[in-house]
Amino acid sequence: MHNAYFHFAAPQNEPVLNYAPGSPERAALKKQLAAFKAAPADIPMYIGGKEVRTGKTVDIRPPHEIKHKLGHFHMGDASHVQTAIDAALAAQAQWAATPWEQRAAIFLRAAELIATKYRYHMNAATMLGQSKNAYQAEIDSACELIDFLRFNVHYLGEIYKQQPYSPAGIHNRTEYRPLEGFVLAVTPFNFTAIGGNLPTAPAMCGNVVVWKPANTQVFAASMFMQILLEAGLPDGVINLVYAEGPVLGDVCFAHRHFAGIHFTGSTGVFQQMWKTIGGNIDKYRSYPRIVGETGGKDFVVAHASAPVDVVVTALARGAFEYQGQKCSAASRAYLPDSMADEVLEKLKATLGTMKMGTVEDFGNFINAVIDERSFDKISAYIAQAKKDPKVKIIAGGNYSKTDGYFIEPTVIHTTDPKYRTMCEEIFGPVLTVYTYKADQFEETLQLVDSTSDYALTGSILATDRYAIELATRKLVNSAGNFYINDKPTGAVVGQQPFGGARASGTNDKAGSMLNLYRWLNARTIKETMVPPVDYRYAFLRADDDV
Ligand SMILES: NC(=O)c1ccc[n+]([C@@H]2O[C@H](COP(=O)([O-])OP(=O)(O)OC[C@H]3O[C@@H](n4cnc5c(N)ncnc54)[C@H](O)[C@@H]3O)[C@@H](O)[C@H]2O)c1
Ligand SMILES: N[C@@H](CCC=O)C(=O)O
Repeated sequence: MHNAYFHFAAPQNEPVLNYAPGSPERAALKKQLAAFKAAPADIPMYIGGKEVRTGKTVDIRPPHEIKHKLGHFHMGDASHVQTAIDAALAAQAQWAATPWEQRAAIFLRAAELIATKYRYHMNAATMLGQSKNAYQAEIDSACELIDFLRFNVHYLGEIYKQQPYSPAGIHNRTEYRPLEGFVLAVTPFNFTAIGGNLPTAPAMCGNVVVWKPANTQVFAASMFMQILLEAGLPDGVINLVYAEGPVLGDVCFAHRHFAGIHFTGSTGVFQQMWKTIGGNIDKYRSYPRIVGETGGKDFVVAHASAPVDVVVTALARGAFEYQGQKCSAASRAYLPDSMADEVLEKLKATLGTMKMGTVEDFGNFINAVIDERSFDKISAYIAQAKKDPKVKIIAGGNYSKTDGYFIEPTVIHTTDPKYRTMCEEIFGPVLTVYTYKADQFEETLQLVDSTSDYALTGSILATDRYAIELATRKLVNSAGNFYINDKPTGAVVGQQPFGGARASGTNDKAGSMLNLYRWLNARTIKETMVPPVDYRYAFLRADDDV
């Protein structure tokens, strides 16, 4: 029963706690880290609201301390994916019919639970499972996830309010239905907040969801699933399964009721999914919505007018926070010859102060990369660079996987602007720098635009307003998130809607109205108050009819 219009006011961003020495949040987080390490977790799938254990377990180990076992999760197979789809479809009608304000309350309650009761659980799980330091976990698994939930509730309310014009005698209205079928959410390892947003954004819109996180993010993902259930999410609305990607794809993409994919991950995986969906197009009841945010090769262009310390800091933070494992991370930089030597010298000195190690030692800025596969891939780029005459490693370059997957923040200098580490996504702590002639700024912008297939994020650092204007114009299609005098990372929900174009994705801007529209299927309703009773137009009528 709806006897009122319900309004969800625009929220404020969740304040970021700083975990300074002596702060209560630091003590609480350390306590939670110790608790997780002391009690290995047995993590089930959640299908139709039930915990499902298969006995086929996969160990979870902190990437920075691989000898320690945090617990294990139960791996599923094709039958569990099928059961998850069945559970979702069984929940569909009742969930779609649930009044919006009742659905919204569940997600607002989940946000509140994370902000209060479970903040340190979420952060500690992310720190240990994904090797993030306390600050990087706080901005991800607490603040960004809370913001996604609260802002999406507000945005969806704003969408529902949008109604067409009705002239006299007619009432026009638009109803924002969920999609017919289930939505598949496939999420990456690097952001707990993305893991949470991808299933909840469609679910909030009244859709039912099958959610598969990356194996290396299951520890925090399962914690969020428990919070959703505690917040009152009905059984079957979101079903959390762990399965090999191709197994998942085989079942979901061949299903008649597959209604859409909400994906974040690498470009290659997304393109393969799109091809499979295209090949199966005649199987589906409706055209599936395909939303994917993927890889990046994000740039920083410094103009000769930029202050050196601004450039050094933007590169140090932009390239190396969370070991460069952000799709937005600065991974290619263009420095004018007027300042390149000074910037590189100061950058090397800055990186020398960054301590690397476990997440429990809060003095460490750098932790480990996510897993052995990633370690091997990143270190192979560095090993190759050491041999290549076109490039020189000017900082870092060492790595070890004895205790954890540690790679030093590494800076490569190249004389070839199309060297492979200027073009390919490495997804690790590796920055490649090219020096350009300061009087060739405009030509360099052309180079930036044409060097990589990606177009996710990028920065221009300058004080000269003409340079800023030129870069903004010339790089109009080079990045979906463009930063002036800032690093290219750290988008905040509600402030900088996030996503890129070209090979970087469909640019549906997570955490914004643009994204929510993709999970809605509008129905237009026209109601005529006094219907006509004669088919003839006035000019067809005989004079004696008038
Ligand atoms: N643009 C963005 O907003 C954004 C944000 C975060 C990460 N990323 C990108 O994500 C990548 C890093 O994350 P990752 O290593 O977890 O990515 P990934 O592509 O390896 O995995 C992403 C998800 O896809 C699943 N998957 C892998 N192969 C599959 C298959 N064949 N079928 C179905 N599912 C499959 C994985 O298990 C995981 O859940 C980087 O390329 C990064 O740029 C992009
Ligand atoms: N939204 C995050 C990046 C997400 C990708 O990994 C940022 O803006 O840094």
